[in-house]
Amino acid sequence: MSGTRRINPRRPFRITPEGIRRIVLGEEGDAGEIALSPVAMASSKPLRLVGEATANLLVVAHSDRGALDAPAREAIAAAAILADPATPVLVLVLGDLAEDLGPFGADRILAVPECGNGAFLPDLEVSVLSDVIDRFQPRHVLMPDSPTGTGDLGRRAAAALDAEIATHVVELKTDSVACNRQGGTVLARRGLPRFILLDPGAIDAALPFRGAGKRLDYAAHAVAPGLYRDLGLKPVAGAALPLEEADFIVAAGNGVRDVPTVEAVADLFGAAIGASRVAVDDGRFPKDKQVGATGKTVQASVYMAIGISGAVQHLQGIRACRHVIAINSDASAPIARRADLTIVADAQAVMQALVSETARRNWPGDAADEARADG
Ligand SMILES: Cc1cc2nc3c(=O)[nH]c(=O)nc-3n(C[C@H](O)[C@H](O)[C@H](O)COP(=O)(O)OP(=O)(O)OC[C@H]3O[C@@H](n4cnc5c(N)ncnc54)[C@H](O)[C@@H]3O)c2cc1C
Repeated sequence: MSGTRRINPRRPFRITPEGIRRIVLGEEGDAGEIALSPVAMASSKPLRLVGEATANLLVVAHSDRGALDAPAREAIAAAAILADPATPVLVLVLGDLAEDLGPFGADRILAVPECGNGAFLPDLEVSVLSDVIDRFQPRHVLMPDSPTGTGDLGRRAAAALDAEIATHVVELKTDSVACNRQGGTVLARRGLPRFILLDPGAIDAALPFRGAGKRLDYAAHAVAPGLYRDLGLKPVAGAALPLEEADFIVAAGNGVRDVPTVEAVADLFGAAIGASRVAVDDGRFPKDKQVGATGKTVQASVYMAIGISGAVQHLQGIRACRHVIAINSDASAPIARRADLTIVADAQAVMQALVSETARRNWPGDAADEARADG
């Protein structure tokens, strides 16, 4: 082991009123878990003032494994920005909720575990949403315009309630929304409708304040089965998935020449394949694989960027991705700032190591599946 002395990231520190972490010089020791938690960071932000509530703004989002994704957080931030001090931001979470939404700007939270979790329950979800709207009479309902999920629910609910709706909203002001029309050549603006469905990236989710984050009790009443039957999830080959629907994407850029090995890595993870514009323009991948401003906008849980520099136009397409893993020979490539994990190495060597190591031994997921099958 090298004797190089490194800064101990757990040294005691304090949080400034601006939410900035300042190391306390001259002190040694363990700062403890709480000091590093984002919630603790956010708790140093001022509480958005909520006087006597006279109205509500409602945000609706599906949770995934107990957490909200980036577009859902953006919708909460959008509502918090629209709200005045007498208007709490009420968040209806369809699915389990295991995180504190106060730091994202939520004042009141209703969680409905019976909904969400990948199940297709349009009747129940429209019924729950209509009931919440009936009880709380929100001035506006904000939702992420996801290809499925809340995008579908928002359109159904607006139709059921005969309410005005704006979809694919890219710009929000206190008195208007704007959407791209005619292939993005025209920005169409109108007054705020009751339902506002926001495109990913339309809003900056970072707020200078936090919400009260108070959980309210809510029990969804049963709904008679409707016309729909959920036949469950059908596994499809990752490579055949449209990029917008993929939960795991392996994407290649100009730093990758060996396309068959990219396909083998994607196959390992059951992932869809994406590409940068340079890799597409070079003819290595078809145009429908391009991710970015002039390609697809994706929202995968895991986005593996291999030999991609992370140009701003590429990053625009992956804003909503949850975890980004970069493989790049240049540690200072912009993608490293967006990535949660960067492997600084030759792309070809890492891809080959992944393929051969997985072929050599059973993948932990395979072992778990076998154990379940054995009963
Ligand atoms: C109007 C406009 C729209 C655009 N739209 C898009 C878009 O939708 N999507 C998009 O992607 N781009 C788009 N671009 C292009 C964008 O600006 C970049 O040029 C492009 O994303 C770069 O692609 P790249 O990262 O694959 O290539 P490069 O910029 O060439 O980067 C290659 C990366 O690979 C790394 N590398 C090289 N060799 C290796 C190796 N052996 N192992 C590991 N790493 C290696 C390098 O360090 C570098 O970081 C657009 C540009 C404009 C002007």
